Amino acid sequence: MPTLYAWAGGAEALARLTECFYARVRTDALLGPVFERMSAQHPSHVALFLGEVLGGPRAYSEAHGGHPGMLRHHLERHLTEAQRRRWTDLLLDSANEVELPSDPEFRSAFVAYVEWGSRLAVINSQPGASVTLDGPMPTWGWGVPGGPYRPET
Ligand code: HEM
Repeated sequence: MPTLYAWAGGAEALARLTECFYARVRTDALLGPVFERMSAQHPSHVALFLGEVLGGPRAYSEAHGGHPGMLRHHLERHLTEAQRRRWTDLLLDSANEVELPSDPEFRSAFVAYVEWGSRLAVINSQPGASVTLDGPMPTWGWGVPGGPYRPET
């Protein structure tokens, strides 16, 4: 059974996804100001993080502080639901633009993670939020469909 990471196209596909995504973010009226001080490496770091969650190599854990490292970037950012919704919209638009697999099985698993992670980012970003930093890196799987799309033969 392939991982979601392998099915997506691996590191190269996720790097294309985040380059496309943050290009959109930079020029977006709602999100541009939120990300105006992000580093040049931000897109590649998020690609590594997504790759690890989707079952790829432990690259973010090994070099960028793992799940606690990611969580810390969101603390006290005061993110709003409107910003979160735009973030997920632009990410899914980018998934279409860079042609991540469009089968129902992959996309439903991908959207499930994006909804989960983005909602937690908003919760964790609220003033004084109590955030558990020592939790494990989440690993997402195929969920109820159980595996990638296979056309009937
Ligand atoms: C699944 C959801 C999300 C994931 C996996 C994620 C992942 C990450 C990662 C890995 C970083 C650190 C990047 C680095 O090392 O440079 C980061 C930073 C950040 N994220 Fe997220 N994020 C998510 C959702 C969101 C949402 C919904 C927002 C805003 C609407 C957001 C806003 C930010 C901001 C403002 C930073 C810091 C940018 C800076 O360095 O100036 N994140 N995120």
